[in-house]
Amino acid sequence: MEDEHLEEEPPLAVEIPLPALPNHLPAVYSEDPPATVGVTVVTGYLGAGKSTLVNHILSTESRRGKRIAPSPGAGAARPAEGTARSYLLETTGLANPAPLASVLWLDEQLESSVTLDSIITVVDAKNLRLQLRGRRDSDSFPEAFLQIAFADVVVLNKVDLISNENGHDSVEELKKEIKSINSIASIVRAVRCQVNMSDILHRRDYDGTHLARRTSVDLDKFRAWIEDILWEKQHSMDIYRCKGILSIRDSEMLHTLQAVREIYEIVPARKWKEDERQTNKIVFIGHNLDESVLLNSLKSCTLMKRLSVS
Ligand SMILES: Nc1nc2c(ncn2[C@@H]2O[C@H](COP(=O)(O)OP(=O)(O)OP(=O)(O)O)[C@@H](O)[C@H]2O)c(=O)[nH]1
Repeated sequence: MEDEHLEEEPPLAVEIPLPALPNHLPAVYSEDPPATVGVTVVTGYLGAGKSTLVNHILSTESRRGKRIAPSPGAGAARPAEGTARSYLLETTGLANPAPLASVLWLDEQLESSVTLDSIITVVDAKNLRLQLRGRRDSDSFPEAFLQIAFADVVVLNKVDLISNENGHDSVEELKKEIKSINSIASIVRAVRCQVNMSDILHRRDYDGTHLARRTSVDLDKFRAWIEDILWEKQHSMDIYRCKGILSIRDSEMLHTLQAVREIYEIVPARKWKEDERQTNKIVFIGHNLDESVLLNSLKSCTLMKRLSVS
C-alpha cells in the first residue's frame, strides 16, 4: 500500500485567489500584484482528507476564477507562467513537510518568486492515535507527528467518525494531543474538510495581541544566539520549528522570527503601534528542548516560552 502511494502523481499546485482588496487601498495595489507567489502546503497522513480539502478550497473559491498548474515535483513548487499570486501544493501522505518547507523558505531567502505561506496539516480524527503510536516508545518520529509539528493550521478531519463513539470529549482529547505536539498551530475541526476559508487561508499569525513583557534585543547578538541554538544543537536540543516576534533595540519595527530546521529569517513586519507594549516572544517546537538552557543562554533580555515538547 505504501508503494502505491509513493508512486502517486506529483503534487498538484492550485492557485488560491487572494481576498478582495479593500477599496480604500491605492489603485496601484490592485493593479500591481506582488512579484512573489505564496505557496500553501497541504499535508497529512494517508487518507486523512488532503484531496477532500483541496477540492473544497477549489469549489469554494471557484467563483473568483483560478488556474491549476502542475508542479514539477515535490519540494519544488513553481508557479506556471502568468500572474498567479498564491498556490496550493498537496503532498503525498507519507511526506515529511520539513524538506519541502525548507526548500520553499530557502527560495524566499534567495529572492525567488516563490515563498512559503503556510502549512496546513489534515489529520484523521479516527486514526490519529494509531498513527502516532510508536512515538512514545522510541526516538522515532512518525510522519504523522512531523506533519503536525510543522503545521500552521491543523484540520482535525473526520470527526463524524468519532462523535458516535465518545462524543465531544474525544474531540477535545485529540485537540489536546495535537496541542502537546504543536501548541502554536490553530486547530479547526471538520467533517469532509468543510472548513471556512478564513480559518485556513490568508491567516495572520502575529497580531500582537498576546504580547506580555517589554524588552528589546540587540539584533546581531540575537542572530548569534539563534544560530547557536539552531545549528549547534546544544544539549541535544533539536529544533524543528521556531516562531516569534521580536522587539529590536533601536528599531521602531516589530520583527518576526521564523525557522524551519536550520533555516531562519528575521524580518521587520510593521511598526509597533503607539499604545502597544513592545516585547519578545519566541516559541520552539522540537525534541529534547531544555527551557532553562534556552532561557539562560539568552539571559534576561528576552521573554521566551517553550510550548512543546521532548
Ligand atoms: N467519514 C468521513 N470520510 C471522509 C472525511 N473526509 C474525507 N473522507 C473520505 O476519506 C477518504 C480519503 O480522503 P482523501 O481526501 O482522498 O484523503 P487523502 O489524504 O487525499 O488521501 P491520500 O492521497 O490517499 O493520502 C475518501 O474516501 C473521503 O471521501 C470525513 O470527514 N468523514
